[in-house]
Parts: sequence; structure tokens; C-alpha cells
Amino acid sequence: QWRGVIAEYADRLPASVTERVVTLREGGTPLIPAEHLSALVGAQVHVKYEGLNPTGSFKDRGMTAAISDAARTGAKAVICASTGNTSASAAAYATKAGMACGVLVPEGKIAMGKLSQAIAHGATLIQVDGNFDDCLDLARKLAEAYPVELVNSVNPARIEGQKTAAFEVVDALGDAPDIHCLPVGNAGNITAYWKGYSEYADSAAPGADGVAVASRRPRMWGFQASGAAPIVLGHPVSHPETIATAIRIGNPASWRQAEAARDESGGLIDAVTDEEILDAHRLLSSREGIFVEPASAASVAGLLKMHVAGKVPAGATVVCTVTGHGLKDPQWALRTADGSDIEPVRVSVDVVSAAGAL
Ligand SMILES: Cc1ncc(COP(=O)(O)O)c(/C=C/C(=O)C(=O)O)c1O
Repeated sequence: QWRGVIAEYADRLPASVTERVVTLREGGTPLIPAEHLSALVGAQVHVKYEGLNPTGSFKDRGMTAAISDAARTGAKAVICASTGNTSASAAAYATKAGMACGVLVPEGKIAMGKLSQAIAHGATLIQVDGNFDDCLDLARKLAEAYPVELVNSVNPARIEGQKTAAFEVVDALGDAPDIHCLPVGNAGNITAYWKGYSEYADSAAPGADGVAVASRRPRMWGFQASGAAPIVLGHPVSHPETIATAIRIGNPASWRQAEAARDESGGLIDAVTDEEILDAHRLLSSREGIFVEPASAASVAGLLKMHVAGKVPAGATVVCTVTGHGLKDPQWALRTADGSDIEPVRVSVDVVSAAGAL
């Protein structure tokens, strides 16, 4: 049975996270060949379905590491700022470790599924009259003033845990892809994937024992929502706006690291509109059978945009990470392209039997 990302990749992780492992058996998520997307863009497209982690998003990879590290130090409480998924994950792992958990979220801008998770796991929820960036500033101040561990992706353990997704992609494909697409919000995930791909391509990396697992590193293609695209614009966005609330972030904590991943990989960071995100969201659920929350679809929306721009080499191997399950924010599946609500069909039994359908 899959033992969780720390046990599975222990030789490539620091002792600070392997010493006292707190796990919900996260990771080992499917890498699904996407036939329709592949035909659409003329490449070999695979979808890394991170919504199938224990709390429904990729955050579990980083949180198992951050909470394990906190458990090692004897921490009794953790805190984080979140657009939702980090708080859901922190609450679950803190509960597993017997720790208290405080979460700061932008008031009214957190998807119901994520809010229910943080509440269900008994987190102390603080709704802040501000955006995610305001929440992160507050969380940093609280972690300095009180004996609580900050578990946002500014915590290096988070990046260590999240880099395991890149290991899994290479272990599944046999090498790194040519291109890796993913959404970019606070920019911890693009930083973590680049670290993972770089370590797998480096024979001198921890745990490599002189053998590089991958023959290359992919080009990293990160995508922000056009209403929340500070890295694309080159300056912070003070009032980020997007229906993809998970990436409604105006001043990413890992901004420089994301630019390094872009530049060192010969990749790009671009923006996609809310409409392109929702189109990709619908395409994934209606043609690939994969249900994601809107922010996740930014990776596929970006791939489609790059295809239209002629930037996807024919036959290239492409991986799109879809970061959170659709059940986190199900309202978007109940709305058609033109915004009208989808009404479930109401049929009385007599009509059905009359139609001879039984
Ligand atoms: C579904 C989903 N997709 C993409 C991102 C962006 O990843 P990063 O670029 O590493 O931030 C997030 C991030 C969420 C939070 O930042 C939080 O939960 O506080 C997410 O939940």
C-alpha cells in the first residue's frame, strides 16, 4: 500500500520531516492520459489529478511535511493564511497530530467545501476583512508573537513535501515531460515542482547515489488568472479579482522563486481569463471525466492558449497539474457557459413508464 509521500521519498527529504512522520497517506495520485486534450493540442497530454489527495488538493503534500516538522519540534499549535485549501489541509493534518490550528481566510472569498473542511477538523477560523495577502501578513505577525508554527508555503518544509509531485510524474512517465503546466497563486507549487525536477535530473542530489533519474528537466509553464497576475504584470496587484478564488493572490510569497523556475527552465508565466478558466474546467469534466475546482483548470486553459499561439511542439509530452477537486467549489458545475443555472430534470414516474423507458 502507498505509505504517503515522506515514507515513499524519505531518502530525498530532510531529516526535519522524516524524523516524526504525520501522514494521511497523501500522494500517489493518478497521472491520467487525456485523449481529448491530446488530440486538441497535437501533443501527449497527461493530467496529474491532485484533487485525489486526502483533503482534495495538492496542499497535503506540503502539509504532511510542515506538520511532521512541527511535531518534531513539539509544537502545540499551527497557523496559516489561506484562500481555502491550505487551511483545509492544515486543519486535517494538525488534527492528525493532535495540534491546535488557526486559519486566517479572506472574508466571503473562500469556497464552501474548503470552509466546511476547516470547521469539520476543528480549526479556529478567523475571517479577515481583506484579501489573502492581508491574511498572510497577519499570520506572519501572529507566528512571531505567539508559540505557533506558520505552515504557509514560506515554510521550507512545504516546498520539500510538494516537490514529491515532480518525482511521481517522472516515476510514472520514465522521464520528465517536455512541458509542465500548472496554476500559479502564491507560487509555492511551481517552486516545488522545479526543485523536484531539478533534483531528479541531478546525479549528485540527495538520494541520487550518483544516478540521475531524469534525463532532462521540463519547461515550466505557470498560469495566473488575468485579474490576479502580479508576476505577469511585474508588480503586485492590490485588489486581485478572479472567480478562481484559490489563486486570487496579488503578492505571491514565492515570487522570486517562481521567476527562477520560469527562467532556469526556459519556460513562461502567462495569464488566462476567468472565461478561459471556466471553458477549461468544463472541457475537463465533460470530455476527460476529470472534475476540478476552477483554479486548477488554469493549467489546461494556459495549455490551450499556448496551443493557439503555436507554442506547443507537435508530439511533445505535456503534464498539466490540476490542483484541487471540483467538489471544493461545486457551484461552477451547475452553471452553463452563458451563466444560466442547470436545472436537474424533474420526471414523474407515470411519464417515464408511459414513455416505455422502464
Ligand atoms: C486549487 C489550487 N490551485 C492552485 C493554487 C496555487 O498554488 P500556489 O501557486 O502554490 O499558491 C492553490 C493555492 C491555494 C492557496 O494558496 C491556499 O490555499 O492558501 C490552490 O488551492
